[in-house]
Amino acid sequence: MKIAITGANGQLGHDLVNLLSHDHQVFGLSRQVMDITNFPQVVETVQRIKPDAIIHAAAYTRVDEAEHTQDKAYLVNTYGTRNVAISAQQAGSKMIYISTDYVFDGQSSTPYKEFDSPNPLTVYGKSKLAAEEIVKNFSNKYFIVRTSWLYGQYGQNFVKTMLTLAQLRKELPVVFDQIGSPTYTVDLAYFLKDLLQTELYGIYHASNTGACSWYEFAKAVFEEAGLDIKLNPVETKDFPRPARRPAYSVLDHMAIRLNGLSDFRTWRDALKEFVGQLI
Ligand SMILES: NC(=O)C1=CN([C@@H]2O[C@H](COP(=O)(O)OP(=O)(O)OC[C@H]3O[C@@H](n4cnc5c(N)ncnc54)[C@H](O)[C@@H]3O)[C@@H](O)[C@H]2O)C=CC1
Repeated sequence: MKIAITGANGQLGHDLVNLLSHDHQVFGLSRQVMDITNFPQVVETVQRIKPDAIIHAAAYTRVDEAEHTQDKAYLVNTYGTRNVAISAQQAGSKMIYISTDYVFDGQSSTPYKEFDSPNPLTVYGKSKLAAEEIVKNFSNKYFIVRTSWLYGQYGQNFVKTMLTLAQLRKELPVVFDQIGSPTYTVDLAYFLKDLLQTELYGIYHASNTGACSWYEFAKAVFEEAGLDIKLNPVETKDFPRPARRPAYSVLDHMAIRLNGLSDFRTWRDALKEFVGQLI
């Protein structure tokens, strides 16, 4: 297959390019090659490649900054996605749009199903949800894949931040009242690779299985790394940030189950592998 990947220099994009290049003709599109906010450039690039599928992983992911730069968030996440969706449709390509658990408000106490009503709390979440609607309207061969708490080898993420902080301090405060599912970008890339081969279009929730708080996640990182760091559980209210995070954003994998696709391994198993490779 010919596969184009936006956000090719990002955490997920990088792993997607690496994985899919083994079996497919891959076009990794960084911002330098194709700025998704530039409509003529997106149309021209996609027409030239004529990919069988586009995985759209590019986004404005600075969740806190987005609260103050709304136009920028909507320009990249919403209108950028429109540009990709229209181009994908013109070229007859399948489209996978990567979305987020932050489309939910976190008031639930049970895992969110694909058809539960979104209610994003942040500009970032709203701009990503608006993009989901656009994808549904402009593409007739779409997968919307919501994931959560990504980490991997490339770029900055929670796991790397914890390991860096551990070199500077022996004691760290970490939030214990936000629950979600950490997801390894390599595992998500494998899932997307399988999904691409199908025509089982629609919305998917895709994360490593199981759930934890950021506090438990940090504890697991240090256990896997064999580091003795004292963690102090703190409440979200003691750690004010511009963007309000959902208190609970665990994703139920109903679409994976009902479509007979392979589910993810646990977040702890994935973390073990990642930290093992990192250190
Ligand atoms: N990082 C996380 O914890 C989560 C991320 N997601 C979603 O997963 C996807 C991948 O996330 P990450 O790899 O972590 O993001 P990232 O921030 O590492 O990568 C995003 C990439 O998009 C590119 N980009 C930004 N503006 C662009 C533009 N105008 N034109 C072209 N490229 C542009 C950036 O250069 C960057 O390489 C995104 O859609 C994000 O919204 C969903 C849930 C959680």
